[in-house]
Amino acid sequence: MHPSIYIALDFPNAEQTLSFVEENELAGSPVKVGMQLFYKEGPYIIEKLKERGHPIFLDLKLHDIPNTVHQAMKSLASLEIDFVNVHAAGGARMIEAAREGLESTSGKRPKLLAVTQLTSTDEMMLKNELLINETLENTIVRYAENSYQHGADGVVCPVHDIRKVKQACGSSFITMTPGIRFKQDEANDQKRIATPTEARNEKADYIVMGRSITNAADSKQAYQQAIKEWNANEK
Ligand SMILES: O=C(O)c1cc(=O)[nH]c(=O)n1[C@@H]1O[C@H](COP(=O)(O)O)[C@@H](O)[C@H]1O
Repeated sequence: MHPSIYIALDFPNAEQTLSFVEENELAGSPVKVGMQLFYKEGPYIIEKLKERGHPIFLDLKLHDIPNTVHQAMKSLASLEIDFVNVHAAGGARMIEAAREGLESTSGKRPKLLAVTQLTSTDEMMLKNELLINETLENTIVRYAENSYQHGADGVVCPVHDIRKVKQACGSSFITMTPGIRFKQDEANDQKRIATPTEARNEKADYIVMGRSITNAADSKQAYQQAIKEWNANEK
């Protein structure tokens, strides 16, 4: 296992998820639980994964009015997991409310990450659909600064933006980077992808890898490959 590599368990139910982690002997490895799995199984899947020693990033990307996010984060904090996230686009007050909700727990406080711009967003989409007339890079850095100033522990961002985010918010501000693919893999719906080696070179704190591991012919071997690439670039 590797503490910096979060495997995205984007499976339809608990049964398939738990078979996957067991068949590939992944007990104790960090995992990400997203909307697909959590909406189906709820806290049950979190308990089952915790029993197996997995650090957990619960990726529900909250984005709502501050009060709703505050109350939702109180509920999520009681799960005693490692990371949760919001969309940075929800703004300063919402991020503060998320942090306050998480702090209400008497147990371990999950770290708060803010999603800057999705790795499936490119410059064209930013301009033509989101109507943001800034570059993707400037938008991501500004969203990161706003998140940093209002209580986030870090951001979810593409590998390409890590350096600028760290320059703006400091090296201890966490960067969790999805959109990770091995060199030969398809991008699928992702627009801004990078290999584990590139993520490590750019000084990502954590990477999220889903389909390049879960859809691989040999998932165990694919996970080992990710670890190998990461360790080859030991800082
Ligand atoms: O917050 C996330 O985890 C996330 C943010 C983002 O910008 N892009 C992104 O792909 N993700 C998540 O990371 C995972 C990437 O999965 P793969 O593309 O299969 O590696 C998915 O579960 C996404 O929901």
